[in-house]
Amino acid sequence: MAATARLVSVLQESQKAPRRNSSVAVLAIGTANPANCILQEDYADWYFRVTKSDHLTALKNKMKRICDKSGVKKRYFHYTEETLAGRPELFLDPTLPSLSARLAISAAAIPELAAAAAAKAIAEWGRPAGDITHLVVSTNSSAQAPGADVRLAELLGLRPTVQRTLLYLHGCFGGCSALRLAMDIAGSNRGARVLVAVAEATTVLSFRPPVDAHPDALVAAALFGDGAGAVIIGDDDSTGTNVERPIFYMVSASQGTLPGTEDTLSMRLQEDGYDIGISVKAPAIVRDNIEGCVANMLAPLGLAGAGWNGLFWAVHPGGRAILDSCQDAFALGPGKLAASRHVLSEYGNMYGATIIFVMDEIRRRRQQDGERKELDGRLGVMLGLGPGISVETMVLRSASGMEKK
Ligand SMILES: CCCCCCCCCCCCCCCCCC(=O)SCCNC(=O)CCNC(=O)[C@H](O)C(C)(C)COP(=O)(O)OP(=O)(O)OC[C@H]1O[C@@H](n2cnc3c(N)ncnc32)[C@H](O)[C@@H]1OP(=O)(O)O
Repeated sequence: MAATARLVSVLQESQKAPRRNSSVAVLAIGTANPANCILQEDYADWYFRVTKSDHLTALKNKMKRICDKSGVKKRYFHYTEETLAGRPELFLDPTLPSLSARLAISAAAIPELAAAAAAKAIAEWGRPAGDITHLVVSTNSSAQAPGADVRLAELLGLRPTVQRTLLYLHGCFGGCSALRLAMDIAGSNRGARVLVAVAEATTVLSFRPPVDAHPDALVAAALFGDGAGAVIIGDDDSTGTNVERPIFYMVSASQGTLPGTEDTLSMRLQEDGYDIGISVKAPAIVRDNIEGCVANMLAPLGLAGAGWNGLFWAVHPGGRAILDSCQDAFALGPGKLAASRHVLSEYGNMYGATIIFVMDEIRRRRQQDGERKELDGRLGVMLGLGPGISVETMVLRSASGMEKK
């Protein structure tokens, strides 16, 4: 069957013969960032000046080369020079213990950042916060109980019986994991309204001076930023109101792992914050393996080989080279990853929160441009990558009429 015909049939299937979760939909999206914004063109100078490392000229030049190639224009950070002042353990001297101080800062920051994004999602949703039945929070920036979920529920005025789940340390695919979990909750609890909040201020746990011995930490310092994304998810069939407007239906989700890649991407919480590992081989490993992995994951839906270019793509922008690898591996046409590249450019990699920004950007582009081709995007693949190397996919179907909103 020709690729386009095959895709038409998959799309029709997903509309007329709903699978278990096919009426579960994203009903609202909100995002937020801290106020401190640094332009990427200024970052190497800023970073080396603030960490009193200007004498490391070779390393600074390398940082400039990485920033130039990063595809990032600007990023937002919880830290400012003012908040760092007088705290040498946070940015000057990695031999000083700093974990408790870092965790105390992020414990206060994460619920506030999550609440800023969630408040926007709730406002767009149009129903009272008290109608939220389940809360799924994901972060890489905290390690305590009671956690950010409890404080977030308080800040938003959620009902005291809201059912909370907190995901820690899922790396860059934490947003996809949270969305997968929320899809399952909404699909198995009629009338459930699940608020997903993914908040990341991971730079709080990772900021430290540059050292020759750890060039991949330069890559992390050049790519990552802070932000939060929130999504409300519910079963479209069970809505008793007409205020809810589905944006994307969540058709199916799956998770896989690229074998033999345990050491390719890593994060380990230690006395001075996160120890980060980003192998220089990561982009090539993704290029060589991702298509086969995703094809296997989507085969039960009949999507594999249906023509990757007929789908819309929401790929986690782990780094510019990771996006290039995905573009090559799926032989995607120019522009297919435009939303991911835009988010990388405007915000950097915000870990798990990033995928929600990408989803929001795709929605924004559709509202502006409409569907240029019938199939350029009724069905799409959300793709998250992170330590493991773990691969999360979710098949999305854009709600008809969403573009006219
Ligand atoms: C206000 C407070 C501010 C706080 C900021 C603090 C920020 C800290 C944030 C930490 C966050 C924690 C991250 C945790 C990571 C978790 C794991 C992930 O999922 S990660 C997600 C997955 N993300 C990824 O895997 C990143 C994917 N990589 C990329 O996107 C690109 O490779 C690139 C943009 C980094 C460079 O562009 P590309 O076209 O490749 O350009 P070139 O070939 O020309 O190379 C330029 C230079 O870069 C070098 N170099 C490159 N890679 C590495 C490396 N790994 N290792 C070492 N070096 C590396 C390369 O050798 C060359 O050096 P030189 O010869 O000039 O001396």
